[in-house]
Amino acid sequence: MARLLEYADAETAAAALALHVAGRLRADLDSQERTVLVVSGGKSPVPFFRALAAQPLAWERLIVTLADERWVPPDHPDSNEALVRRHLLTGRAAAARMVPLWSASATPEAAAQALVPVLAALPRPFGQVVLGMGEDGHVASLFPDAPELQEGLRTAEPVLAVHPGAAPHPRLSLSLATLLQSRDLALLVSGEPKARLLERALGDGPVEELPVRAVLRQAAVPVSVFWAP
Ligand SMILES: O=C1O[C@H](COP(=O)(O)O)[C@@H](O)[C@H](O)[C@H]1O
Repeated sequence: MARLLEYADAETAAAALALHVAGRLRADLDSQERTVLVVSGGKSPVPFFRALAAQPLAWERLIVTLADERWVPPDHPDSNEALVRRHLLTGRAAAARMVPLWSASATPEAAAQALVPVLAALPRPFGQVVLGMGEDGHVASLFPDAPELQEGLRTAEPVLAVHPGAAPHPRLSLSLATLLQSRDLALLVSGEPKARLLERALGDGPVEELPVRAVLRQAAVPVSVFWAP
């Protein structure tokens, strides 16, 4: 059962999430050498990234990777990796080690194959996974209209190539099984257009309609929704 935390506005939700995530990662780093933060891209996480970058943390012991990536190189404006580098890995946070999903492979399928040993080498459980929710209910790059949706929801493989009909680029997405290999999950959602969608996502209905439900309904990992209208 997801915990719903409501804030007055997106900045306040981002600041609260940054405190939550920093506390979670600090707890890991008190008892282990390294921990992993998995973040999403898109537009919503920018204020969160800036707030988290300002948090005192042993950044040099942190590994940052992505829940999903668009099949574009890091100099492309749609790159999630570029977003993270620009807004999160700044100042002291630049000491964190970034593990990108994009590589100069010929296809997203080849990149997914190449990522298997890279992701397997990351310490588990991850310290924190931070997700967003697209306006069609996608989470990471598990899109409702993607032919690979069932695979993404069911596979034990860590990552898959996704070809969503509605999105401008093919994607790489961590599988649901991998997103759930975390001590904690947070979903950051803001803005009026997503209010009704979040209400629907928290209600009944098939996961295939709104894949974010797969995260909200699971009971294996605590999940908090940081929500602002
Ligand atoms: O394309 C993506 O969209 C979702 C949601 O993004 P937002 O711009 O609506 O916040 C994001 O979580 C995902 O990482 C990204 O690749």
